[in-house]
Amino acid sequence: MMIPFSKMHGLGNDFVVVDERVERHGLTPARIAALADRHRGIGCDQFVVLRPACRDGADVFVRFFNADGSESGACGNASRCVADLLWRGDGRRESVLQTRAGLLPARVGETGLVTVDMGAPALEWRDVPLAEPVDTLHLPLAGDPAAASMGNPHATFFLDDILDLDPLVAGPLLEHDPLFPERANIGFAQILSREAMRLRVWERGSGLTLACGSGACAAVVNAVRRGLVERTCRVEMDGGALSITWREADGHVLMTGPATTSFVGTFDPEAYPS
Ligand SMILES: N[C@H](CCC[C@H](N)C(=O)O)C(=O)O
Repeated sequence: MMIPFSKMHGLGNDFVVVDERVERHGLTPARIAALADRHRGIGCDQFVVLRPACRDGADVFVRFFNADGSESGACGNASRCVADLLWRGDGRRESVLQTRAGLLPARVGETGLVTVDMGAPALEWRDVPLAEPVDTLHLPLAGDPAAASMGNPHATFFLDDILDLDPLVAGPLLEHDPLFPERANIGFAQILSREAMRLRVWERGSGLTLACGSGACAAVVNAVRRGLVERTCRVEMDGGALSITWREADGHVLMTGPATTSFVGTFDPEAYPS
């Protein structure tokens, strides 16, 4: 049986989006990893599955899976894409996404840019999570990174020059550091001004991506905590820029950026190993 999907991206961080609100399609982690493979499958950074919401006030339950089949509690760029997909389907600019990180209100603006309230970051060591009680503003690792969770674990390194570290070398080593019992997404940031930074992210389970929404949120939170930037900051990544605000009133992080549909298609799940 052929299953329809939408191929979408947020600043080049790309996704396969499958709707399971009516029926399940037997998407095991192994099958998801096979579908995410850029040579033998459709190819994507994350595989996104829509399920019926099971919390009051939510429009849809969204699950995010990395290219290795592991599940993530948050995916900022994909959250914008899901909000855009819902709007194109029912014409409502506002939606609420139920995720493992909580309920995320989203709005598709008149210009087409999408804003998602990513919720409040978790800053305690056990909530990132880390393997031991440490100050999350200064982890006991070379390079003195900071850590925060946006529903998924992030470590942010602040570099004088973003080219001082090669994410392809440092990323996989740090992703699997024993300090991160659930692994971690590794951000490499260069502060450009009080209102802007450059960022590259080695993503847990997916590798170096062109952009990372939750990574941008975590990087701004960590930079504000260190007094490096203002609460509204532009985050420039290889694939483009996001506007991030860590709102003082309620501690929530707002992320605004584009969402793009590249194409739609179908696949036969039985053609992939389960
Ligand atoms: N690309 C996503 C992040 C995926 C995070 C995932 N790699 C994890 O295991 O936490 C974003 O835009 O936020």
